[in-house]
Amino acid sequence: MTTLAPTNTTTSTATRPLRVGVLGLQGAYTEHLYMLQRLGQTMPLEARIVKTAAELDPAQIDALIIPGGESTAMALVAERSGCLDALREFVHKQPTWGTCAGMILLSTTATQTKQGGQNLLGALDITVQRNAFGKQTESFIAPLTIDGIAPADQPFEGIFIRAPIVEVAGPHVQVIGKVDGDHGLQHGERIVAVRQGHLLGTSFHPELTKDLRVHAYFVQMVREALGL
Ligand SMILES: NC(=O)CC[C@H](N)C(=O)O
Repeated sequence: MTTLAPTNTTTSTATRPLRVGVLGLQGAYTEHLYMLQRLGQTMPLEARIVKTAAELDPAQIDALIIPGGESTAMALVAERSGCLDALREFVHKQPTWGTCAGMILLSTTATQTKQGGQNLLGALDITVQRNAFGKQTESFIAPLTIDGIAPADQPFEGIFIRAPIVEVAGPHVQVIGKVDGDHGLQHGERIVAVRQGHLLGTSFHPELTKDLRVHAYFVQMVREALGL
């Protein structure tokens, strides 16, 4: 009797789990890890914290989440630990989601920066205004409708903490979510969720809710980017 060799090896993308990294230099990274681990209970998905240039390698991880925190501090730690270039290279090619400070880092232009500016990764073609709603005390929660994620009758609980807004979205950027109403310094509709091909940006913090919908959407983006 002839035994046929399996056509799939354990290293092929068809059989191995998706590997999503969470940038663990500063900010709310463990919360993202827990969300991905919860998703991993229902699908082949492996989540890990990444901190070094060597770990920011498409041979190690398929995609990356850059968490919220403080974008100036995060960029500084990235620079000092020698992973800023690897980070820049990674996000230009591989699926990446930035939440709050992470979205600022992904952007091409930021306003209300410290004197002398701050390091940005320049991948997501948006102009963000940092701390647009005001101080920490202006933090708020608002229901959001997000295209492809949260319909109007099942809104997403948007948690905004010293959050940025997207002032200008480039021609290839899809605006997928806006917040409306009076919140701190802002009145009316403001852009708070965007997608540009392999990149996703949100001003708010889905990792601080129990709702896995944005994480599931991102994982689906990764699957599509890998052709799975
Ligand atoms: N919650 C957050 O990530 C806040 C972002 C922070 N205000 C910044 O400018 O980087």
